Amino acid sequence: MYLHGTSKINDKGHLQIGGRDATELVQQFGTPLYVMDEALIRQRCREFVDAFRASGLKFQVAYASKAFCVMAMCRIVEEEGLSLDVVSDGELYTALQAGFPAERIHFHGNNKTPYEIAMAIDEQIGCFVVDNLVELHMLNAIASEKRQKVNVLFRITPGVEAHTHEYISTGQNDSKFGFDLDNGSAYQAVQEVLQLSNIQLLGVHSHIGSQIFEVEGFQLAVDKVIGFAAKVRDELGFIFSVINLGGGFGIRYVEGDTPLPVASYVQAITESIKTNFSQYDYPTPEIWIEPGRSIVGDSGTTLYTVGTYKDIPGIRKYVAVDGGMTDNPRPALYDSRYEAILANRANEPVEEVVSIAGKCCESGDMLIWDVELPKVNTGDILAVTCTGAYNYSMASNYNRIRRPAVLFVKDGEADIVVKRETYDDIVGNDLVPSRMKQVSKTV
Ligand SMILES: Cc1ncc(COP(=O)(O)O)c(C=O)c1O
Ligand SMILES: N[C@@H](CCCC[NH3+])C(=O)O
Repeated sequence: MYLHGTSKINDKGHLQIGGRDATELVQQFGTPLYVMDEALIRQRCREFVDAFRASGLKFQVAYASKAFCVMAMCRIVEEEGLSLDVVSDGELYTALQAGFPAERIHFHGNNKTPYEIAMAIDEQIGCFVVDNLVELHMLNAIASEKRQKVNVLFRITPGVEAHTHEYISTGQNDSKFGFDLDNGSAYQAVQEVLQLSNIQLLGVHSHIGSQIFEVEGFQLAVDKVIGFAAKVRDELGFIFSVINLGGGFGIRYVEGDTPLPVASYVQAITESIKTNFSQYDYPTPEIWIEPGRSIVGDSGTTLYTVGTYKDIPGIRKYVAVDGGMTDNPRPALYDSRYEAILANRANEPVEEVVSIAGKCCESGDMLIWDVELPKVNTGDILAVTCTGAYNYSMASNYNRIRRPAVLFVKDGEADIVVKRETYDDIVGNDLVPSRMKQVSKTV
């Protein structure tokens, strides 16, 4: 079993994360429980920053907060000197509440509302990543009402297909995101923005997809971007000072996943930028990237308690846990694969192959198909690894299941950073119309 970061098996044969025995965490905090290895998150942040420093280029590493956005995470990102990419007023609000400096925030999204735009301008965020012409003109109008000039990047779709699941692949021409490069919309957008007095264009942004294991897609995107940059310089006389190459760097979820070290992705990108821009005699721009999954993904472990067990002889053994697609929708959405161990008997030999079912009323609520484990019993603690990205942030209350707590562990300390939801959280926004009988009942 591959263990990430500070995770290891301790003398009692229990999984330990951040110096804390997982079975003791469960006794104290209950299950399901998201446990985040803070040291590993910080290590990943530093790997990106160090790799860029080594390149000698000017850079910003903006953590894509959609992967996991809570106030404590924003604090870490701030402390590690990264910028932050937000994609909604909720993420922006979380960052601001955490004291994240507004000038290091970049606002993304293909349908920003006028309210979100106004809020972000009032807070003086660093940059908008503009997705389309409707947004561009709305942004200019709101900025001019407020007598502000705002920095923007244009999100372009470079026509590069990343080798990943089609739902998380975004760089191809047929995408809901961004200005198409090949059909001329990106060029038209630059022509238009140069006429707008309340917008300062910094450069362009390209994000080709997520969970990518190769560097070729990023290099191809750089090829496309430099071609575009040169055309804009030669025909419109405008120089891009920033190129943002998005996120998408893959991580190891299961055996057979072959991500590159962070430094290799960064080196491929920075080398490609240096070579391409010097070939065109173009001033080397500042490079921004937006990793999400690769910062937090492998630091997360979800702990569950095993409940029921169903053996269909000759077909399958189902082991059900007290969570499922509500805390981790990725297997249901993308056929994502995960690994698991028994946290309370982590050193015992494999005895059976079982499939891990969630507790939702949904046949598709399966967390893992066919995982090898010791003989599983009711009450065992199952640990699913690599759940730090797009798990808590995509969790739901389907079946009115309360969302789990999130715990940060580091050097033997364990701190709740998101409380487990209560029944009051579940019904807190419900209202019963006055024409119906009003009852107040405490369970
Ligand atoms: C624009 C943009 N930037 C960054 C990311 C982060 O991607 P990842 O978590 O794969 O690094 C995404 C999500 O795929 C995105 O859409
Ligand atoms: N939510 C996706 C990736 C994010 C896509 C955002 N552009 C996943 O879990 O893999």
